[in-house]
Amino acid sequence: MSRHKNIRNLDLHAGQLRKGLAQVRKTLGTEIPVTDKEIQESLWYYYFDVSKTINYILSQHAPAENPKAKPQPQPSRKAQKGTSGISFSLSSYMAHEHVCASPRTNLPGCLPGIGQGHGSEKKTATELGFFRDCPWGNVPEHRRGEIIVERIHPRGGLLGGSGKMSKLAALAKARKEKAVAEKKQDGEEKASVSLLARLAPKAPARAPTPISKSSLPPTQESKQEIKQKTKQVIMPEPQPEAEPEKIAAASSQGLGHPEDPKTFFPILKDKSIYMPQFTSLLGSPSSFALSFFGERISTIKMNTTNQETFAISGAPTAAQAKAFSEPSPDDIVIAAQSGSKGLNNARKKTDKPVEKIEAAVQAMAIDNAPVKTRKKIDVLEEFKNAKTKESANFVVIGHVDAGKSTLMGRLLYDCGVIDERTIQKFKAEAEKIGKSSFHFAWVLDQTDEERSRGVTMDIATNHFSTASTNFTILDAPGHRDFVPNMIAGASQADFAVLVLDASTGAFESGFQNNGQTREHTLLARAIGISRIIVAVNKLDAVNWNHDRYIEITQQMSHFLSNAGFSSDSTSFVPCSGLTGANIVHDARDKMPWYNGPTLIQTLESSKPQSRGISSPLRITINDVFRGGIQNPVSISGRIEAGSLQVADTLLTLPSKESATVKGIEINEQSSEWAVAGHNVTLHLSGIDIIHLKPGDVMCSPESPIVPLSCFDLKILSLETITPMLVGIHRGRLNASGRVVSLLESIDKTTGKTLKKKPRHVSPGVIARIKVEVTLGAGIPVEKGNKLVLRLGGKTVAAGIVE
Ligand SMILES: Nc1nc2c(ncn2[C@@H]2O[C@H](COP(=O)(O)OP(=O)(O)OP(=O)(O)O)[C@@H](O)[C@H]2O)c(=O)[nH]1
Repeated sequence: MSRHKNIRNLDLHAGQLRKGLAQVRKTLGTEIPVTDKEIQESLWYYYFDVSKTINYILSQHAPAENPKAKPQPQPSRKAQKGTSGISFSLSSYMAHEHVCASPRTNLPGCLPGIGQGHGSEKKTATELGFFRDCPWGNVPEHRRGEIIVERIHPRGGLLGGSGKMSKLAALAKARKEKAVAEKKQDGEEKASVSLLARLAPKAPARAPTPISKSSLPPTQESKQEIKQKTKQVIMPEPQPEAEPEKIAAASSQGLGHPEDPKTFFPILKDKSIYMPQFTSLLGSPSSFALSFFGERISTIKMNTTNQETFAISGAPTAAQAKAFSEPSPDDIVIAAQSGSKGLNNARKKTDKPVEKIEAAVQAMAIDNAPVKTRKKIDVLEEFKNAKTKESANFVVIGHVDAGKSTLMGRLLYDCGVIDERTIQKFKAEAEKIGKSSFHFAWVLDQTDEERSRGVTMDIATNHFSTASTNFTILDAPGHRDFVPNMIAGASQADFAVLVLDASTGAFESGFQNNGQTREHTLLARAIGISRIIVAVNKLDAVNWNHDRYIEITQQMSHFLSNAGFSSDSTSFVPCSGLTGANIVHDARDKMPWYNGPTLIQTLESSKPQSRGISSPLRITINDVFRGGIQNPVSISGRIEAGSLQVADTLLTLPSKESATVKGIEINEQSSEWAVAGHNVTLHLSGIDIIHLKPGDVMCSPESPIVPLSCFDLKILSLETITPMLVGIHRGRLNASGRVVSLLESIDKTTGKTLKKKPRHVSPGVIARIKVEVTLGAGIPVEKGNKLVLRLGGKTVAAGIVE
């Protein structure tokens, strides 16, 4: 296609050429000895510009005025190829015109050098006569530019030379490269040293002397105060000058050596490391650095020779600590737990920047407050004599959406714990997101996710008091995905409040086989709860129908007695959480058929279980957090057995680390001692937060728990049990395990062996099985502890360690 186009063009050019030739001949006459071929070439070169062609021919054939205009030697055939574009077209054209193509080396502007060895000669365009016939070519010499033809290929190779670098040249090149590399490295080192030098204090090099607050000028004093109040980072403790083991350990971990600036920065990882020599350049980190690096720089220790030693600690927060990492449906729950509100309302997760900074500042706090001396209190005597109110914990259980949170929110509101303004605020906010009926539930459901989803996800704790008792509410989630959290709550409770939704169809759906009314009740019983209050809720939704109430109570009484709850320990209360009927105030106007106690009266009459106050101390950790600047390590949990007082030493399991009790809080009030049954917050010292996680146990070092990796369990099966993998749950403790063998099935009533080594255990059967912990060195459980076994998001059995 394109070839045809060219031919057509050549036809057109042939005509132009003939016409141009005639014009040139006519103008020049016969005096000028120029051939037709020369004229045609010139015409082609000037693209049929007749006047330029004539000028050129005249200049060529006139007597030589300009030496540069002399005909140039003919280039070789090779050289022609250098001007390929023009030469090829012209040759083609000549061929087409039956004209013998010959090189046109004498044409102006032809750059003979180009074709000869690729730029080995640098000639200016003027020298080459390139602009000779151009009007703008009459530029004075001094103002003319230079066109330098660059070499395309290096000298040598095909066009001459071997192409190899000489030894001398190679040596020079190597030297040059080395010098450049050294210069670059030098620059980098200087940059890192100058960075450290900028961080270094401008203080004199001599050893610091203790500064008394009064001796400081006012500005310095205030700075000192601010430092003390906000950071508490300087520990005037002497430190050993060199810590070779730590350095060696760090080097062996591939964290780089402190003396090597290039490997120093990778050290800033989640490890604790000391840099005694290198850190002579370093000073105390600025407030900005502290805020910026957050909890990485948790302590800064200064020794007497003014060599600061950084202990960089990247302890994972309690929220990061996961007790159970196996992928299973329960992982959702564990993730929720790790970011949960937990039992400590003070520790709320937030994404707000200000609170993040506050949390970072708290994380920088160090444990430098002295531990009080032990007062040697006779705790049991104190407890006996104390005229304190009874304390009772109850867990609120039931099927999803039965109205548990709403009922408890209303209870707190009617008791005066929550004021009218807060409820109105919740109401307005709930209306905004289309959940107006959830405003009472919001008293307990405090996380954004719970509120937007309208589902409780983790145990929410709240306190209220009556004339005789301090109550702790443990509001459990009803959704089946959060059953492990319900177990965690139930394991701390003295009794349970089972909430039933009386609305048509709702009670039935919770009560059917896979409903949580059934599962929660059985679990509560299996983990030792013997007292249960059944709140028949949402009666307003069935128009306070007495028959519906009777129907529900009959079905439930039967089920509860089968599950092992005695009739003395079971109470039924008709109510409505949303309207507040029969919770704190009676509702005789709505339910004239009921003349029994209100919910709060029923709660008051529920006596807490007897507690093993004189047994060895056992606390299951429910939550681990930083309790403030003075209390960088705090835990919350319930004392299951024994007692403790401030300055006691406790052993943590399974980490086997010991800690000292710096402070005790019961219901957010500080106390010198606590006993079994109390929900406590303990502020600890002498332990790193990484050694504590929810589900761990704290016990007295004199009678510690021996962690078990294999144990016998007497279970009530809820699903068919065979040798299989299971999740082991106890409070917040989650571990992966395996049913190794089925030892025997047992008769419920007589307790006698029904069958030895059964192949499987059917639902509802009591059996003795052997369980093994598959991950880790064992779990802190002992004889009498109640455990729950789960598989695939379902509770398969609950039982007691034998
Ligand atoms: N009519 C009526 N509705 C109620 C009553 N109590 C609660 N509700 C409604 O039931 C829905 C669920 O209430 P929640 O209190 O969140 O139920 P819950 O059992 O705590 O839910 P989960 O903890 O997520 O299982 C909400 O829309 C409440 O307004 C009641 O007494 N009467």
